[in-house]
Amino acid sequence: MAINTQDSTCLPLQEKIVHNNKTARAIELIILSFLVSLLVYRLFTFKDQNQYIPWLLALLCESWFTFTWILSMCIKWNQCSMKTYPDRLLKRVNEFEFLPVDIFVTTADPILEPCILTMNTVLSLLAVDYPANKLALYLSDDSCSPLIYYSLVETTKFAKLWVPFCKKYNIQVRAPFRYFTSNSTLLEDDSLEFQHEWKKIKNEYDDLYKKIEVAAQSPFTCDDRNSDFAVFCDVHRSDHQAIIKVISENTDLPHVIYISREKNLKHHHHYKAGAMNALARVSAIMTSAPLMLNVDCDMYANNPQVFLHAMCIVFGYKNDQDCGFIQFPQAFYDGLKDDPFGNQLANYYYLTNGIAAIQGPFYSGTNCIHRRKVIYGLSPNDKINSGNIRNEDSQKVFGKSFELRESAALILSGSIAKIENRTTRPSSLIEPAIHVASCSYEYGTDWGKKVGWLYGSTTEDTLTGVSIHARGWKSIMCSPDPLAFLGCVPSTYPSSLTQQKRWAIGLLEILFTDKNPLLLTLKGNLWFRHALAYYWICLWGARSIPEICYASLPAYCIITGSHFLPNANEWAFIIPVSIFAIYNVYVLWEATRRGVSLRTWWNLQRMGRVTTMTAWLFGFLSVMLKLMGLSKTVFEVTQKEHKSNYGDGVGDKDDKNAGKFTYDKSPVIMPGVVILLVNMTALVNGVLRLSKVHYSEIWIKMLELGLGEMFCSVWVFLCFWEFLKGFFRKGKYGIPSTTISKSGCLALFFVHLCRRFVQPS
Ligand SMILES: O=c1ccn([C@@H]2O[C@H](COP(=O)(O)OP(=O)(O)O[C@H]3O[C@H](CO)[C@@H](O)[C@H](O)[C@H]3O)[C@@H](O)[C@H]2O)c(=O)[nH]1
Ligand SMILES: [Mn+2]
Repeated sequence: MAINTQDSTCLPLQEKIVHNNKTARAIELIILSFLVSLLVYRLFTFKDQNQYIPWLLALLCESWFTFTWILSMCIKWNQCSMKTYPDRLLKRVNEFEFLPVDIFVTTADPILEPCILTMNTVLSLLAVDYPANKLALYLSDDSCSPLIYYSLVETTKFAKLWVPFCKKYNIQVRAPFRYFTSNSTLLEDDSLEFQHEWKKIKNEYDDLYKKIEVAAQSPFTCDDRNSDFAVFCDVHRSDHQAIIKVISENTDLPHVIYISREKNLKHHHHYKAGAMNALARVSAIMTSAPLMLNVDCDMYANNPQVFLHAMCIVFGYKNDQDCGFIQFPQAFYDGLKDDPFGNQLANYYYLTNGIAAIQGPFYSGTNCIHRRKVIYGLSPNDKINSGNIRNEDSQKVFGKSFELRESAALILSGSIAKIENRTTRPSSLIEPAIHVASCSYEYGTDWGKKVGWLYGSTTEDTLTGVSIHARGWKSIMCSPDPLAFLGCVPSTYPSSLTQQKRWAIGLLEILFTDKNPLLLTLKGNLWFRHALAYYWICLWGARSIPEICYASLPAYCIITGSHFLPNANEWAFIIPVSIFAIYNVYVLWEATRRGVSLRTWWNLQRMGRVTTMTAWLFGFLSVMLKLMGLSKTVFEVTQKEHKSNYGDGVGDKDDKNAGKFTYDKSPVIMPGVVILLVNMTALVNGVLRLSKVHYSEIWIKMLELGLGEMFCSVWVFLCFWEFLKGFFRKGKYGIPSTTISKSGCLALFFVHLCRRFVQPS
């Protein structure tokens, strides 16, 4: 490393900041001790119960809650974050030493994922502050759409104006749709020249926008079979040849390359993981950068210095050899106010900082820079020398392509300089690239099994990440200010449910593969505490069962006149009350420390319950069906919305309705509706019984009904309040009547079952 003596101060390029966590630990321990006392109390009073079913069920559920509480305590025990200093980097490290990066953007559907969003992702990445000759951008299009290709060509033309503009005026937000949302950016600089250029660029962007829009509306025709678009004639998105086109190379811009991997109905394409592997192979042949950044099409680079921050870690981290990947946080723009669907991940802040203090953050599928050699299956201690890789071995791992194996050998042996000195232009490598993008290429190789993004889970990110950690790599969370990337979060309730269900499925699936974290601790190098952290997340789907049981317990008890909580006049009543009170105050305190509003806290709290009992339950059931061989799990792409400032976006035009729950015919919410109905029945039942007694005896009657049970029932009712509103609303804002009637039948059945258990008293 060339060190400029003048500036060779000893200031570090990056710093690990350890956060004090004593208060939180103490509170968590207190909650834990109450949880344990509750379990002990239940065991000792078991024989005193005249109805043991609710007592036993409560014991089982609470044991589970205690278990997940211990897992989350393990994760959150230590808290740390990372600070990086790009200004020091620029003074100390010469630009030509920066590592090349291949950028991967994936898109899968021009309708669910509006093209203009993807193009903004591309523009924001082309415009980062980093030497352009060290970057190559690959766009993977799983829909094989001429619209996306056309848009990328037009976008690249626009980028030739946009990128110099951003760099000249040091624009902070380099995704035009965000930059141009307000005219106030025009006032940032009052020089005439700027004002003039601003208007010119804005007009150009408007043109690009309109071109894409017009193209999206008119179906693609094959009039000119000699044109650049001829390859898209008569192709079907799930049955077509590989298409690779180099749109721009060797200019002031990074290379821009379009890829649509081959697909046909005989071969499974493995969704995003398959797309990532095709990207990894094609880029291996064309540029083979030692680092690869992967970004979903709904994210954009919000901090133009993102690569410099990454270089701070590459050059500044003492054990840089141990760091397998650098993860930037997932954050969102234009999220709905107060997070009504509870999907903006605000409640994961302390967990993220906790995991960062163990073996490092989980790979979350986007905003992540991997070392290429790590993706190629290397472990931290492997020393490979390009000479000693045997031909047959490397063919078994990487497949037949000679060019791929050659570049992999250089990467594995760390000969980065040799790669950088290659002068072949990407456009002259299309043929070998098409070969590795074919759908049969992976047969008989390690792709998807040991090398690349792993197959077997709809959350390919966590699966791939755990296998990297299991090889002994650490990972680093890099959270610059402003945030490195911003993305869009599902803004309608059904799309949020789709996403949550897919996550629950994919995460749970991991436990049934050979990448089960505990196995990896025993056989591999995954740290035990890190395995526990993975368990915490992988078990999301499984949480639905105890939560559903626990939410039906109060209803069951009120209807049958039994108890699952200590009576209000017993000393032990204090235990559940304390757990409830301390826990909620604690979570509220955590939220306010993060500057989250009271309303958001409540939304997160209730949506936590609702999501677990609906989307996660369906996730759990899907995995069970898959294990029994009755169904397959699929990756359902979530709908992205583009709220344009041109007034014609897909977004909800009526802003006051944004955040209002909408429903479709999907049965996912049914369990929630059932829980709501049975608790309502129980409450009505309880209130009716109270109304029959003289007011002087109300208190006694209350005790008899169970104060705790009544309170829990009210709490569940409040959590599902939104669904109740859905009963009375019309159109898409109302729960479909078929869902209501089916749930009603199930609720009646439950009440009927309860009645059969009623003991004559
Ligand atoms: O067959 C497919 C399906 C999806 N994608 C791409 O995968 C990305 C993520 O899909 P999205 O519908 O946005 O899913 P999210 O739930 O928002 O994604 C989160 O969760 C996924 C795993 O479930 C991770 O892969 C993502 O990186 C992570 O952001 C998008 O760029 C898609 O274009 C493909 O390329 N091919
Ligand atoms: Mn997404």
